[in-house]
Amino acid sequence: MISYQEALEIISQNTFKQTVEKVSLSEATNRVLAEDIKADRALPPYDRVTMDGIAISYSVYADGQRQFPIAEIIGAGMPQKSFNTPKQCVQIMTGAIMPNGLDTIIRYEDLTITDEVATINVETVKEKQNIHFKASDKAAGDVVLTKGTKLSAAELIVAAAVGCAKLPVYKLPKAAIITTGDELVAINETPLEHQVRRSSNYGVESLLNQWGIETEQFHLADDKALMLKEIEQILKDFDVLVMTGGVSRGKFDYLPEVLEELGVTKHFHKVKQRPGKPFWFGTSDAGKQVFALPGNPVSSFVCASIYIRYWLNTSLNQKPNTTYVKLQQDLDFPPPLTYFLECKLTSTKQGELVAETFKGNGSGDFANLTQADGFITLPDNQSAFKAGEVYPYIPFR
Ligand SMILES: Nc1nc2c(c(=O)[nH]1)N[C@H]1C(S)=C(S)[C@@H](COP(=O)(O)OP(=O)(O)OC[C@H]3O[C@@H](n4cnc5c(N)ncnc54)[C@H](O)[C@@H]3O)O[C@H]1N2
Ligand code: MOO
Ligand SMILES: [Mg+2]
Repeated sequence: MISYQEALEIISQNTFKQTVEKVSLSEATNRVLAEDIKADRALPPYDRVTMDGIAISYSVYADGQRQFPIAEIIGAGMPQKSFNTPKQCVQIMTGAIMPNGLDTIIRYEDLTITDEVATINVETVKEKQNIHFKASDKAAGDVVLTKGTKLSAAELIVAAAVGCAKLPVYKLPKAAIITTGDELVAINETPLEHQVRRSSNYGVESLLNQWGIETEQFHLADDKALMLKEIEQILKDFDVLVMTGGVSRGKFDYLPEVLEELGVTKHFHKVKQRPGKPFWFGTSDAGKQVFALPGNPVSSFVCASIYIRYWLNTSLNQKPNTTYVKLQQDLDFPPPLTYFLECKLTSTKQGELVAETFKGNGSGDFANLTQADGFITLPDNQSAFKAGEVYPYIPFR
């Protein structure tokens, strides 16, 4: 059986191939940019007025003139004007292009206007104040967004400003989510006493959808011949398969043998962890990854939260920034397994993140997930954990 770290290492060596597609700006949030984006023009593209008020010539103000006859009113969106009457001013609005011949903006709050003459009431005017100068942020041709960046709201503002209506991003795989188990019925059915509704697959679907992966759901009975036939087709139609259940030691846990008979090479089966120990991971001969997650609902949820996200991130060269949190209470966990324990974070006024843990009733207790926001990762080489000790945290919210 391999360790959690070994499982991550193997997953990072079996990523999906990067291919590029173009998506519109409104579909680009959280996608990873596949090419550098350059500024088509300077940012800002002209000397941009930053306050509503008047534009003057500073040297005239420095010589002592405080009253400036108003020559004109200039708004944003008007072409640049030129003035060679430095003893006059123009009224000018935020966002307008700075006129030639004038160099300083005084805001309305610092002047009074009577009979088309502006009187400056302050002695604090600085030369070239209230102007956002052309190219002071970026020059034309500068790289404004770097290949490999995960696009957030901030990057989309930049992309829009430089005219990228469509952005080159890495394609995301299409996932089939496959549930297995004769006891499982659809959510709209009323289960008989010996049945339960399929549920954990909706958690897995939600996680994948949050990461931008499109999903389709399938359900298979515990019937080996049927599994062979159906999974063979699903392997052709999808880029990645995520299965729940059927990977442990039970007499109806057919998935490991079905997958191997279909030519899916096993990278590992079983990880030294709780929950999620029977996790099976492999790659088909066409290079598609198969995540066969243990059926217990918290187990499949933990494995998807950790491993599928890690696979997605490493496939797209995204280095996750690990969050470290403080354990709120003492804990004992003697088995030599990495323990992913449900917890909820609170931030203290001292700037610390503290994890309150919720043990629940094991990996079948999915109701326990609702009070948590992630998992604290307690290492396999330790059995006593003390309040105040710091461990990695993996969010699922
Ligand atoms: N002899 C052993 N038995 C078990 C071991 C073991 O090491 N030796 N491991 C246990 C652990 S740990 C887990 S986790 C489970 C994993 O079992 P499977 O992957 O084979 O999953 P199933 O047997 O099909 O189902 C387990 C459990 O989960 C429920 N389930 C499955 N899918 C769903 C779903 N989509 N929605 C809701 N609930 C689901 C299923 O009804 C079962 O109750 O094996 C232990 N056994
Ligand atoms: O991993 Mo099983 O996931 O402990 O119930
Ligand atoms: Mg089983």
